[in-house]
Amino acid sequence: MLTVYSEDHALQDGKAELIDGQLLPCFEMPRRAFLIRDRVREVGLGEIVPPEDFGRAPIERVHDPDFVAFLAGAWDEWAATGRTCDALPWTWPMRTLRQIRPRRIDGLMGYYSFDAGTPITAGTWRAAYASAQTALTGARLIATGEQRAVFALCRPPGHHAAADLYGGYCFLNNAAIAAQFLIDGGAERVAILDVDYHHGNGTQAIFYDRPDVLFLSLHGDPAQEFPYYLGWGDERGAGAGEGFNVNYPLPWGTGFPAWGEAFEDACRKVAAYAPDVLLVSLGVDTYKDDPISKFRLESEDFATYGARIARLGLPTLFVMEGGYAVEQIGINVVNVLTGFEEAR
Ligand SMILES: NCCCNCCCCCC(O)(O)C(F)(F)F
Ligand SMILES: [Zn+2]
Repeated sequence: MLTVYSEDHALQDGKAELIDGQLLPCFEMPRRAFLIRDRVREVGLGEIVPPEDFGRAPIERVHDPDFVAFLAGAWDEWAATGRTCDALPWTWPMRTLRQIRPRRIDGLMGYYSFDAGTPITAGTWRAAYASAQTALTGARLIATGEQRAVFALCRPPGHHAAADLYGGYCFLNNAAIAAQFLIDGGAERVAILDVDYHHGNGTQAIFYDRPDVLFLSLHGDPAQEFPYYLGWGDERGAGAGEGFNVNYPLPWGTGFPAWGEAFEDACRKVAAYAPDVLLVSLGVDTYKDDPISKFRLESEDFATYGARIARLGLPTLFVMEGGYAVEQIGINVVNVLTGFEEAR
């Protein structure tokens, strides 16, 4: 399996995120992608290629141009105020407040974000842009038929980012951008299967009223888990998209037996939908030793579900999302991919 990977991911290297009332080192760190890349090499998964550059147009097919312009210029605006620390939002337009875009960078950050754990730094835009190009390159290789399965080693991740919203360590929704690129290239139906521990609220929101993209997500129950405010089981899509959004909220402590049952149901729904392409938002924070997550998958379970994905027999693009047990992340991610390859 071919891997698409950009070294530019390392330009996203936040100093701190707000955890339990303190500013602590970011869980979403460059070492995550380095260790995945090293494991891809170690097992000989396949060639590793840099992304092509598709420009901003495919990004703006998903994200509002004003949001993209904000992300591209946010660090400069922040630095122009004389501050050198990471740019973190600290106030948001919640209930009773108006959604009018302010001018001050601090207000703009709150306008365009939903959490205080996603630092904008000098290199954030370039890293996020390269991450989107990484997913787009994978999508193109699938669309042209050059590859049947590709691993887009994206960092920063993307599934929490919505049309004009960043958060949850995400700025541009790599999987959504790739899905839209495939639709624009002639695909009639694309399925996105999100196996990250956290609900892909951004991906859901982007395609919620559309039948041409089926979104399915297994995740920590929003009653007890980030992102809290989306991902409930009754969210089934809206309008023409009714029935094309499937959430599987699962409780803390969920292990592979229960997780696998939900996963099998999701796989059957993907098969019934018969998409032209399957995208997998691959987060491995479902692992039992993940420091911020509460499921209990073992490393071998990742190979098991990778094989099940292969048995769907679909052109498949794996898009890297989360996973914070860093010393084990390479093994868990590549287990999915080798499990897939061996069952193809
Ligand atoms: N006390 C821990 C607070 C953690 N709060 C933020 C969690 C973000 C999860 C990001 C992710 O893993 O879903 C992604 F795939 F996007 F990277
Ligand atoms: Zn996650």
